[in-house]
Amino acid sequence: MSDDRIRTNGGGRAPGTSATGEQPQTLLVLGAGGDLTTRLLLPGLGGLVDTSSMADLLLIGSDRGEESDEGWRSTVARAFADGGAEGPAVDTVVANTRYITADATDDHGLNRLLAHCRGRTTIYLALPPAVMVETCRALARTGVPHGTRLVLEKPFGTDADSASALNELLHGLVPEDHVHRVDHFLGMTTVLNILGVRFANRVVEPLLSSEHVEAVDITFDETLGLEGRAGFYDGAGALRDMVQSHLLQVLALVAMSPPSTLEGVDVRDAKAQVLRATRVWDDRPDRYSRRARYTAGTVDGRSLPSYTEEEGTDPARGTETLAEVVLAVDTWRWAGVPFRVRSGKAIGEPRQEVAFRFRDPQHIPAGLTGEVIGNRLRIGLGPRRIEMELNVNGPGDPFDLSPVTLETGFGPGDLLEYGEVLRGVLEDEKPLSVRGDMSVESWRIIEPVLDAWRHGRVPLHDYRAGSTGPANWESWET
Ligand SMILES: O=C1O[C@H](COP(=O)(O)O)[C@@H](O)[C@H](O)[C@H]1O
Repeated sequence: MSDDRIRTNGGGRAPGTSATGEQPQTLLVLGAGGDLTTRLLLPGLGGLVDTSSMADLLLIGSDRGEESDEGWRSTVARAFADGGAEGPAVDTVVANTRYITADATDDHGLNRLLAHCRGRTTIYLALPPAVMVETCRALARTGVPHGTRLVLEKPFGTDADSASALNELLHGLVPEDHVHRVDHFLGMTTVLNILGVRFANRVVEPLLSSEHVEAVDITFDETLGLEGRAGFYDGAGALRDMVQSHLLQVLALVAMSPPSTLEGVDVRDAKAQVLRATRVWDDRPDRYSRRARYTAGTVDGRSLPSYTEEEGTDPARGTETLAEVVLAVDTWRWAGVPFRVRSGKAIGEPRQEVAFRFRDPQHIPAGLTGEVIGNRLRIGLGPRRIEMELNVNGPGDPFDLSPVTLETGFGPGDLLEYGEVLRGVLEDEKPLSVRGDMSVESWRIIEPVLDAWRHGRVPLHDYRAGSTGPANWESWET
């Protein structure tokens, strides 16, 4: 098995061996003082160090702000504990970690940082977009140790052109194979489960095509509102924040042709083919996209102010907190099937799933009575569950149909999402990150929508926080 094959749960390494054979390695986190590092990255890393006995990992945190080694060590220890990690490997990594105050956009600061790295070096850029580009430029000037892996958080560029320019900059630094564009959805067991459900079930995969499927709904709604993230979110909105990145990656997994292996090259080629074939339905973003923004309301018993009253938002920007777009995937398998992609914040009773809506049966024998529902296969993206909605002869009259749902849940993965992502990075599992061409394609897909919205061709509606969206939105007619 080569290095970059997706490993499913339970594929942990034998205790005592390191992630990359016996080679020591350094993980240098730039942006160590940020929320992403403390809230997501470190708890995920702790679990990975624990399950993989990765005691030889040298973790270096760096940011512009002053911090002592001691202070950083307790931050790391706390975050590892939050992620449920404990044991000798965890203790060793905590004891050896250090913090270096440096400005990574500055050559001197970078050289100082790189001088502390040993073995195979992975530089994780947990930085805001503008700083990230400046840091890549600085890295291009200073150069990086041979074999360095670069890890970049989203957003990767702000449009297709800037994503291409960033790719070019990175390719001047390290080969594409050594670049990991992080999409934490690709570390979610629920998302990876799409592979198992699709490709290990004879009763599923042959049915997933335009012959049997009428529509595919990819939905990731959240009860969460802005929650203090105006600085990032107000300049992004739901379409860029969720659809351009995560949900198009999910769409690619859902629609790709079966790859012959789970090697990075096979999975990524199959996904890239889908993205290249994807466009807004009927090429009409004004007709097949919608946007809305929440007003004050109650979600899960919490009162949320209206989005525009959240601190740091600029109402004039017209940032949407709910985005929907209907996409076409022009391949033999999916031509004519609408993919309705949606993500919203502050939504009551949110759905997080991929739902395949099947066509009606060609013929129902006369004599079977009752309502026939369209079959649906739902694969949960948040809650870990799979549901199949079927028609059966119900109780009572044996010829009367009733709908039933076959449902099963499954437990969490061994690692938190960021643990899985970091494992992908440290073990070079390519399918768990986004290839450069895919990120450009994803921007290309949504640019017509952004353009239509920018020019006011699609109205910005309101919905009450805690509702399911604007009251006047009806089902898509495609
Ligand atoms: O990347 C993001 O994802 C989260 C949703 O993912 P989750 O794993 O935290 O459930 C979303 O809330 C956030 O706005 C977005 O930037």
